Amino acid sequence: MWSGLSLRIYTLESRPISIRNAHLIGYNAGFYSNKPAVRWKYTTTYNLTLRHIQLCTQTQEVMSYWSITVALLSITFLVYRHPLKMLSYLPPWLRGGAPTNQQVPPDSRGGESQVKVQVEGPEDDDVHSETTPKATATAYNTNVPTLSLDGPDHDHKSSTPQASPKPVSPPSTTKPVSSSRPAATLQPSMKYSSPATLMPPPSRPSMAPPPSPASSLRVPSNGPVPNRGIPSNSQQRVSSGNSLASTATLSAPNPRGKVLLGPGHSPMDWAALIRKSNLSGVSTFQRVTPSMLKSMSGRKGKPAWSSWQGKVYNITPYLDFHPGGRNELMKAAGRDGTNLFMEVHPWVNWENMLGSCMVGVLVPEGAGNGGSELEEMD
Ligand code: HEM
Repeated sequence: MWSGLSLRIYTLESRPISIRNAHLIGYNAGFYSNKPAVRWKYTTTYNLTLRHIQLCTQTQEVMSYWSITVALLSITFLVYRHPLKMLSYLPPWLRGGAPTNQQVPPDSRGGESQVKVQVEGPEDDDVHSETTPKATATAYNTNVPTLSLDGPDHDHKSSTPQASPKPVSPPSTTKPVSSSRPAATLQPSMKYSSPATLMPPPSRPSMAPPPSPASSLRVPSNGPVPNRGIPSNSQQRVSSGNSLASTATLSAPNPRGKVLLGPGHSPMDWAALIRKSNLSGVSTFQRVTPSMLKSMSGRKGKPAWSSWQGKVYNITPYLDFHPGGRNELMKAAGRDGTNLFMEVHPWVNWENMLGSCMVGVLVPEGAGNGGSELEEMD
C-alpha cells in the first residue's frame, strides 16, 4: 500500500517529491484545476495520501511498539537462558559490585576478594532462581577456578572442589609458601613431577677396570713384574745348573723355561727386599769404565755387575730371584746385558726391579771413578 501510493504521487508530479509534502502538492494542483476530473482525481489522491500517511503513522507506531516489545522479550529470554554470557556484554559500570578478573588486576586484589569468591561458590546451584547480579559471581568463579585453591582463610567453609586443597597438600620437604599466590597450588603437581624425587640413584661403577688386550702387555711403572709366561716367540733357555747354581734355585725347569725358585725367593720376596735396603754393594754412585765392568763378572769373589742402557747394576742379589735361573742371568754379568735382556723379555721393567741394585753409570775408559760427581748428578 505504501509503495503504490508513492508511485501515484510521483507520476502526477513528474518529479520525485518527499512523501511528507506529496499530498499538499496534489491537493493544490487539483484545487486550482479547471477540469473536474482532474480536480476530483487530485482530491482523491490527496485524501488517499492523507489516509495513507495516517495509516503509515499508525503502522510505524505499532511497529515501534512491537519492535520494542520483541527486543525486550529477546533480552529477557537471553538473560534468563544465558545469564553469564549476557553479563560479559554489559559495560563495567553496569556490573556494579561484582568485580571480575578483567576489571581488577590480580596483584591489586587482596585476600578478602578471594575469600568472597569462595563464599559465593556454593551459590552456583541457585543460578536459575537468582537475578543477574547473583549470576555474576558464578561467572567469575567459573572463569578463574584456580583462585579458590589458594585462599588463605581456612575458616570459610566451602563445598566447591576447588576449595579443598588439603588432601593434596605438598610434602613436608617442600618449601612452604606463605603467600596466597596461585603458585602454591602447583606444589602438589610438582611433588609427582619433580625429577629430583623420581630420578633413580646412579648405578655404581664397576670396581674392576675393563679388560683390554693391551693390559696384559703393559709394563708396570712401579713394583716388580709378576712371574709371567714368555710369549710363543721368546727364546727360553733351560737352567743347566752349573757351578754358580745355588740352593735357592732348582735346576728342574718348567715347560715355559722358568726355573723353580727356592723358598723365600719369589718375586714378592724380591719386591719386599728391594724396598728395605740398598743392594748395590757400594756406598756411592760409581763411574764405571768398561774394564771395571768386565772385572765384575761374579767370579773369584767379585760381585756380578751388568749394564743396561748406560747404567750399571749389581745383579748378584738378584741371581737367586731370577725366574730364568742364575745361569741365564749370569750370561749378562761383567758386560752389557741389554741385548740378552731384550731378546728374552722386553716387557720386564729392569729399572724397577733392580733400582736398589744400581751401582753407577757406564763411562768411557779412563774417565775414572768419580763418586763425588755421580752424587752431584744424582
Ligand atoms: C738383570 C736383568 C734381568 C731381570 C731383572 C730379569 C727378570 C726376569 C723376570 C721378571 C722374569 C720372569 C718373566 C715372566 O715371568 O714373565 C725373567 C725370566 C727369564 N729371564 Fe730374565 N731377567 C734379567 C736378565 C735376563 C738375562 C740377561 C737373561 C738371559 C741371558 C734372562 C733370561 C730369562 C729367562 C730364560 C727367563 C725365563 C723365561 C721367561 O719367563 O721369560 N734374563 N727374567
